[in-house]
Amino acid sequence: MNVAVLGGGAMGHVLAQMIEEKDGFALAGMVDPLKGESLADLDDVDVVIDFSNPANLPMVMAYCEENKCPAVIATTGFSDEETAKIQALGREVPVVFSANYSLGINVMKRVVAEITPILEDTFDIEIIEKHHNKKLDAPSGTAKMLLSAANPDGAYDHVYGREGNRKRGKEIGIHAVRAGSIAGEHTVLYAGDDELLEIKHTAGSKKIFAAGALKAAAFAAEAKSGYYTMEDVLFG
Ligand SMILES: NC(=O)C1=CN([C@@H]2O[C@H](COP(=O)(O)OP(=O)(O)OC[C@H]3O[C@@H](n4cnc5c(N)ncnc54)[C@H](OP(=O)(O)O)[C@@H]3O)[C@@H](O)[C@H]2O)C=CC1
Ligand SMILES: O=C(O)C1=N[C@H](C(=O)O)C[C@H](O)C1
Repeated sequence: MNVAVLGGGAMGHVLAQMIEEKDGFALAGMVDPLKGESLADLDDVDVVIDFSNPANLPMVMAYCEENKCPAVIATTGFSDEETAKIQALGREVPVVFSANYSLGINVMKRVVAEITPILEDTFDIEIIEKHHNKKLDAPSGTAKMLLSAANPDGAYDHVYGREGNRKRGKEIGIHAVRAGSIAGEHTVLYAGDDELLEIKHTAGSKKIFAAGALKAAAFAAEAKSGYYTMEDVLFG
């Protein structure tokens, strides 16, 4: 399968190397738009994987629509309007979109969705994410995804960082740390009176995201047009 990698940054390089080493995959090209490169320069692409920046969404949409090419979108930091455009692209081609392509985080989402209703009346809930000091967006896409898992019906207010004390009622705080070379750490903390439960995922390296994106690419290449998440890829 010929894969075009959009993004010439840290993830683009890890993914490109993994593609070169993995049986059944070939690198159609790595595209860095800030260097004036474009997906349109590439021929014979079976799937586009985007680890870049929301500014490149118009390029992904145009290329995938015109060439009927499946897309795996891993970039984070999209606005609600841009997210709606990604979902709409699924009407034209297969699209997988996730803020986190690791197996562990997708299992953690399920755990959080299951235990939050049990604890929410008596425990305070906070989400803490930690990433390397080069990350552009905060809070992380994964932290927002975990918030949605804990709060599927939007019953909670959420607070980014915190000034002053906790409000009464339903509120989830989200805290972002940027330091060193942390590949990604996400904790959902449930704090009751005299007891603390933490559900935590730690990425040991960026390779877990690249490996997950390749699983999603294999899925997208065989799928019908539609909008899919990594949960569809992993759990059907
Ligand atoms: N879904 C997932 O599992 C994961 C998602 N990510 C997400 O993937 C994305 C890339 O991560 P990472 O590789 O670490 O980031 P980097 O900053 O290392 O790379 C980002 C890439 O996007 C390009 N870029 C940056 N700003 C712009 C802009 N304004 N317009 C066009 N291109 C731009 C950069 O160009 P240049 O090199 O020229 O600066 C670079 O090629 C991020 O959104 C990150 O959150 C990361 C890991 C896992
Ligand atoms: O920028 C990163 O590095 C990561 N970004 C994703 C996010 O914003 O959640 C996923 C992962 O945590 C690494």
